[in-house]
Amino acid sequence: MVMASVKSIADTPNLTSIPSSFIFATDDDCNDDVTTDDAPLGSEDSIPIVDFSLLINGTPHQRAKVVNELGKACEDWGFFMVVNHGVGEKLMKEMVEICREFFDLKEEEKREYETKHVLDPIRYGTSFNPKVEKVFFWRDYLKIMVHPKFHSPSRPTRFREILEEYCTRIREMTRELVRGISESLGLEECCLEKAADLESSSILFAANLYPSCPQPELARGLPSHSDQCLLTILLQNQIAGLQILHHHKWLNVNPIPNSLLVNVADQLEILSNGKYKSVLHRAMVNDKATRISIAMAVGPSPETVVGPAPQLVNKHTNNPPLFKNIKYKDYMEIMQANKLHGKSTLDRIRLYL
Ligand SMILES: O=C(O)CCC(=O)C(=O)O
Ligand SMILES: [Fe+2]
Repeated sequence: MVMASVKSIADTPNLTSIPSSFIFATDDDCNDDVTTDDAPLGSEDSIPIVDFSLLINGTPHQRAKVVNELGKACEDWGFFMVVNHGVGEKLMKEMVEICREFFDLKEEEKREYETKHVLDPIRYGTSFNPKVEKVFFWRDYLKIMVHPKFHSPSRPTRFREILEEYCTRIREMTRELVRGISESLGLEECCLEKAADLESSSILFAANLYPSCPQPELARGLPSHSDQCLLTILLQNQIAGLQILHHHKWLNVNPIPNSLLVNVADQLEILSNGKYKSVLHRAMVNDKATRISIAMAVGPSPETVVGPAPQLVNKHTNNPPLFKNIKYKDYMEIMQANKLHGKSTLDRIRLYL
């Protein structure tokens, strides 16, 4: 039986309640050390802001300052907003709108890309992995492998062109951020990029559609999780919903218009040997408007075996490697084939629990 998309459910005339299969028990999301009080700290404006233009065009002094800020952001937050990033405003808007058009296609047209295998290059579906889930998430997705080999659905007609350009711009920006992050770890500028073989980087484009939900307090867009890749670059329409876990509290993230949100993901936690932690985040839903977010999961090349950077570990001192080595393709497969839950994939390769 084909699972109904969330969009088709949300489009039902006069819908006042959600199907019971979408009712999310808050416990499903609780990490032991999280404060249950969901009230935001009111400090979302202190989410670090990184001025990308100073990283690439600033004086050496300005660049050093941004590198230092990047390091602090990765260590204390695992999360930052990037401004002056060079990805055009128009392109960002077009990317969001063309995704909306994709989700507006007829169900039969979208079903052409229905998920069969988790490593298929183009996948359309609902929730995260309904095969293993008891409760579904209020979210439809379109996931596309866009690098090292580029893929695109053939409809809507302009999708390919916009995606290709968006992908190029995001790659350029991410490469520079990774250089800065490498320096912030006291490594050579190109060290992380070499270790991850970013030239053949695996980039997964994931568009998320969270239709408005008549009972938002009972449903979840995505549960608390960390991302599989090195860095995730997130773009969204102006509808709030993302929360990050910061100092044991869930914080609402309301991005500055036209900024891009970046978060540390699992491969960077591994490479930095735990210094930079992949941040837990989740997506809430609302009963007012459809939210769209687009995550670019920039990771190592699929064949790269990732482990803590040798320069950052020393077996004989108090700095032993904290993670086992694992090929990125295998990591992706474990992540996509299981439940999305906290840091469960990373926990599989931790050496000290
Ligand atoms: O919708 C969001 O803001 C978050 C999306 C996300 O976490 C993901 O796609 O991994
Ligand atoms: Fe995520």
